[in-house]
This record gives sequence, C-alpha cells and structure tokens, in this order.
Amino acid sequence: MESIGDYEYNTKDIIGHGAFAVVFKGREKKNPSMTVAIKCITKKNIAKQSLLGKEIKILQELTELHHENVVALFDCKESANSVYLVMEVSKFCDLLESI
Ligand SMILES: Nc1ncnc2c1ncn2[C@@H]1O[C@H](COP(=O)(O)OP(=O)(O)OP(=O)(O)O)[C@@H](O)[C@H]1O
Repeated sequence: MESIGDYEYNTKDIIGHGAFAVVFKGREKKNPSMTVAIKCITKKNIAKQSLLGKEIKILQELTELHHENVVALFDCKESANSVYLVMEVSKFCDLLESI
C-alpha cells in the first residue's frame, strides 16, 4: 500500500490514465469503506508547475460549493516527483462503465 496522508492506495488499483496523470482507487486509512480517487500527477509531465498550483486552488474553491456534480478535493500532497490529489470518486465514471 502507498500512503498519501490519511489515505492509501495499491498501485495495482488503476481507475484510469490521463495525459499527465494516473488515477488510482484508494481509501481512507481510518475508514476503509470510504473509497477515493487518487490522482498522481508526475511533475516532469507538467511544463508550468505554477499553473498546477492555480488549478488546485480552483478545485479547492469548487469543493466549497458542495455541489453534487462537482467532484470534491479531499486532500493534496506533494512528493519530490509527484503531486497527489485525493478526490471523491465521480459517480459519472460508474455511468460510463455501464454504457
Ligand atoms: N474523481 C474521479 N473518480 C473516478 N474516476 C476518475 C476520477 N478522476 C479521474 N478518473 C478516471 O481517470 C481517468 C484519467 O483521469 P485524468 O484526470 O488523469 O485525465 P482525463 O480527465 O481523462 O484527461 P486529461 O489528461 O486530458 O486531463 C479519467 O478518464 C477517469 O476515467
């Protein structure tokens, strides 16, 4: 298990790949029934890291809206090579899988 603050994930549990990141299925350590999506962004894939900081700030502000159609950002952590975004699992991904 990889540890990201209060959350953890197994590198085998990949939900999806994007252009800049891999998204893993993870869980809260204290409450393992709480499933989360952990987006691991490799810093070297991002040309301007200041833009990533701005994007994270926008995600934090959107989270404060508590809107059902906006995926909440629970936590954000940084290591030497990566940035990790711990997010609510999107209900729309289930819909896509069922199509
Ligand atoms: N919060 C989430 N809940 C569930 N699945 C997710 C979540 N975020 C991302 N995913 C899945 O992981 C995949 C990769 O996501 P990611 O955000 O890295 O890239 P993308 O949105 O597909 O495209 P891009 O790389 O252009 O941003 C998505 O296509 C989706 O299937």
